[in-house]
Amino acid sequence: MAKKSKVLPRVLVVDDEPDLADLLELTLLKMGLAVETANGVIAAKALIDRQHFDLCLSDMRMPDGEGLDLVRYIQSKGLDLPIAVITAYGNTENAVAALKAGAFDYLAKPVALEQLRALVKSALKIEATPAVKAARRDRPLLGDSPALQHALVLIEKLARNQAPVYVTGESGSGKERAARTIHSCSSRVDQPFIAVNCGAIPENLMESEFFGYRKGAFTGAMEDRDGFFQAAHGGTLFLDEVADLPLLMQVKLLRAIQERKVRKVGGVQEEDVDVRIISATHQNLSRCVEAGRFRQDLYYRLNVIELKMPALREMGNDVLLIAQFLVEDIAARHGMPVLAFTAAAKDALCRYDFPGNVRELENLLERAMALADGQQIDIDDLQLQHASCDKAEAVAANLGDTYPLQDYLDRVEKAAIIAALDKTGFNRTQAAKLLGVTFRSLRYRLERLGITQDE
Ligand SMILES: Nc1ncnc2c1ncn2[C@@H]1O[C@H](COP(=O)(O)OP(=O)(O)OP(=O)(O)O)[C@@H](O)[C@H]1O
Repeated sequence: MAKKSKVLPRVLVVDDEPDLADLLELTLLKMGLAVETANGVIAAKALIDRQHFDLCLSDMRMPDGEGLDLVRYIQSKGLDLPIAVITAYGNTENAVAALKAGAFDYLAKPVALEQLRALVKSALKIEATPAVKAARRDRPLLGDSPALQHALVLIEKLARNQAPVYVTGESGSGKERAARTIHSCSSRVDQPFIAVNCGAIPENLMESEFFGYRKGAFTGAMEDRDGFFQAAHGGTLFLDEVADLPLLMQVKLLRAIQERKVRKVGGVQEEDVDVRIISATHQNLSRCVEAGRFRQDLYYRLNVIELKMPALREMGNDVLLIAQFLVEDIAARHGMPVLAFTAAAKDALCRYDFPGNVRELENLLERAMALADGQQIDIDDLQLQHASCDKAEAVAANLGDTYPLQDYLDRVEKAAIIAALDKTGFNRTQAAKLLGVTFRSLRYRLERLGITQDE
């Protein structure tokens, strides 16, 4: 097998769905990569036998076999070829099986292009330049709507004090961006901003991740290590998805915040830490307190001042302003021309309800820029129809935690009803038909869930 190519990195895309294969190919080509496609496992194996590739992206289920076969084939041949698989939405079992078999990573459908790029960059070790990274990190919060301006006024005030801030808002509505803005406008700007996704840390590692550990504290602790608190000393610690912290960790966190001291795992001495805490969650934290899943004393500590980030659908024409900014940003990043929107595309953007907020808008525009073949982005390029067909998936992806079950089910029900009302122009008779429930039942549900025409 040939050595790694010194020319363009070569990617093999294996997919029997022409639309997805085209989208992947276009995206990769625009990243400056060489792309070959195969429409199934047999064709892919034949190509791998003949040519050198630097990365393989394979769909999981194809008529002539499974992506998993390909993962095993590559492993059995001992090839230096990272492979990532694309799984159906929610099919984590498949993803885990692929990872266990030696896959490098996986993507869930619908494929988010930003995630795809990140995966490809990391597989091929293509790094964004520090300047590009900094520019992305320091992006401003855009919007002229009263809802966003209200949030910006509060952010400015919060930047002048040290109070703990609790940021609420739907997924993708800019909670982390708001926390970064508070930090970068504050006196702590020259100190670190450390963002922690509390839901992503395994429970048994939490204490050492937050507070650090001493050499020898446990097997594998080869040297002293700082935790998030020490890393954020002098700066800001952003606790994202704080509702996901287990109760035991909540006690320890409360103590660290109150005492402004932490002790490393396996250590004796306490260390002073000076951090500003900003926390966020898209869950209803006071409900978590009621349900006994979140400590009330910690809730009061964190929720000194609440900053609510508006959903994109509450921001009126800001969607167009942000879309324009994003199109320019995407064009600059990929060396593409800036495309304008047709009137129909603008209209559709203003009418769409964006359950995934600005993050969804970003993904949608990445896709639209890859698909548009003229000088303009048209309504078809936005694939909003497709987006709303996949609404259940998109909504499910943004519904947050599955417990408490009743809250989760209410959110699912609400999202399905709003989608049906949207489709039928708030005609409740037609919406009830679409949902397969009686008119009376729909009316009852509208009342129970507090759905009004404004929504
Ligand atoms: N008003 C805005 N103007 C420009 N970009 C925005 C705005 N709001 C959000 N974004 C962008 O949308 C993306 C998602 O934002 P962010 O990660 O801050 O959301 P989040 O609410 O923290 O999401 P999650 O709940 O999933 O953690 C980021 O790239 C952010 O820069």
